[in-house]
Amino acid sequence: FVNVMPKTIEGQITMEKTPSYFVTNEAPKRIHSMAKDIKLIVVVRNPVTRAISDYTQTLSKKPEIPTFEVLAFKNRTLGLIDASWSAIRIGIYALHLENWLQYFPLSQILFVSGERLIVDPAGEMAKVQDFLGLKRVVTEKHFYFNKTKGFPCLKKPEDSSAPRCLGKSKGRTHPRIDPDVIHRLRKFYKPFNMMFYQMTGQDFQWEQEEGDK
Ligand SMILES: Nc1ncnc2c1ncn2[C@@H]1O[C@H](COP(=O)(O)OS(=O)(=O)O)[C@@H](OP(=O)(O)O)[C@H]1O
Repeated sequence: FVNVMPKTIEGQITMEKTPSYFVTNEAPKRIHSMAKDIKLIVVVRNPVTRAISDYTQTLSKKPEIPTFEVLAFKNRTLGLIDASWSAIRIGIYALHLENWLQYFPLSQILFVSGERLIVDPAGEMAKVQDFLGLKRVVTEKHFYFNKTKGFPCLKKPEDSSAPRCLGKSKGRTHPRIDPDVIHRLRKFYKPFNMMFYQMTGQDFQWEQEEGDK
């Protein structure tokens, strides 16, 4: 894998983005044997919203799949959540993190709040740059809030003069989910979220949120 990565010269760092590594059992061991001093960055958001976002993405590719409400439960009458459904399993962050902590100290992992990244992209980017030992080159002045998109966008990326937002597949409208199902899911995730806050020493405030977009 390292062989297919671009060569890094003095003063450069190589980055690689694969969200699924966080939930892949073999990943921590393999990555550790490749580069034990590697820095890891994980963007996490409220697992309930994450599950709905995940479902929305699948739905856009396969419109015939069952509703979220149907997929979320093993037994709806008993309120038994289907934790084996990937959209739900991925949000059990504490479980996945435990795997990584067998190989990497917490100091080598940065957790970025997906919610903060939207409301304060420059603030979260400052943390990322500090974590990577970089100067704070990306700041407030690089972002603007795009009202049509409903998200922050880049004013002027390096390679062009035009502003740039993320693509159409980012920031889709989520379908409306039965509030009882949301409530049940919030209850399901609460202990795992608490565990995750404790493990990371960060309170992501997912219990405080009113509605899940
Ligand atoms: N600036 C900006 N513009 C657009 N979207 C933004 C932005 N910042 C964060 N987000 C949130 O990113 C979510 C999509 O990211 P993903 O993790 O699904 O991306 S990836 O497919 O895994 O690469 C996407 O989730 P959805 O809203 O469910 O589509 C957004 O909420």
